Amino acid sequence: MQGIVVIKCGGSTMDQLPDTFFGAIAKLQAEGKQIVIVHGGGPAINGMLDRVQITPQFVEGLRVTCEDTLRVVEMVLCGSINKALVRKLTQAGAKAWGVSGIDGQTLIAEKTAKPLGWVGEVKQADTTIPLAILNQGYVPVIAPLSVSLDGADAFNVNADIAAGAVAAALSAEKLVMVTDVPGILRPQPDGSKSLVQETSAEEIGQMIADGIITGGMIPKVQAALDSLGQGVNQVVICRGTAEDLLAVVSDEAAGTTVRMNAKQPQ
Ligand SMILES: Nc1ncnc2c1ncn2[C@@H]1O[C@H](COP(=O)(O)OP(=O)(O)O)[C@@H](O)[C@H]1O
Ligand SMILES: CC(=O)N[C@@H](CCC(=O)OP(=O)(O)O)C(=O)O
Repeated sequence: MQGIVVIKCGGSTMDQLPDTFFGAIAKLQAEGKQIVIVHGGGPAINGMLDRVQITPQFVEGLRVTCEDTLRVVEMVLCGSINKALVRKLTQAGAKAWGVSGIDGQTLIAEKTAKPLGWVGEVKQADTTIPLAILNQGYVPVIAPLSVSLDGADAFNVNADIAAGAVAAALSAEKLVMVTDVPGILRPQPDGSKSLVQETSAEEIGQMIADGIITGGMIPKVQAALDSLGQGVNQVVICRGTAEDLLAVVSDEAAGTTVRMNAKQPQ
């Protein structure tokens, strides 16, 4: 089996993902690449919460999840978003199979001690279902819901964190975090923003402290560092285009590469 590439598709960009992006995944699959998708859907959840008159609330990029919110998260992520992605991939000529972290206890979690309600902290990612789906020639498309060890409770998990846990469990060659920005951006004195091509744990800590990395980018960089610490070879945050995806898979420059340690000057 070739190396596994886990692609995290952010909700921020889900509506904008072009057909060519899904075509690129179909091409990679046809070439024998083992692709696993973990998806988010934050904006779609917000849209449905708005319809049922619940105001979304986030703390450091994580959704405060009351019981009613959890039902909406489950419905939107495991239902409409997961199936929309499977259809897009199928249309593009890929073979895709949608599941969630609840199915087969792929993501086992415990309720967080933080005041976030029904948010889970992933304790274990089981590779049985993703590998079984890959072995059948399909792309697993995983919604980031998780389940308690006894199966009784479902928990909401940020999709970046779920993708990092799945990538680590699979010892993925790459984790590609596809989002609505070209990567980590740093404000410049002239008011513009420049792309950070490479960064390290230390620099990330500083950028969070300086308020350069905020909101939804915080769980992304945390998940990136956690997965690198657990054996994922490379993590890149990039845009949801065929060009960026194919560049990352071919080891060409695209987006922001996250490293544990800063590269020593040669
Ligand atoms: N330094 C930064 N560089 C780029 N984006 C950042 C940064 N800090 C915060 N962000 C925000 O993070 C967002 C991506 O996170 P999020 O909205 O959760 O996306 P996704 O749904 O793809 O996970 C960007 O759209 C941007 O608003
Ligand atoms: C606990 C938590 O924050 N869960 C996220 C799950 C979806 C997600 O992460 O979607 P994005 O990739 O679009 O951000 C949420 O409820 O929005």
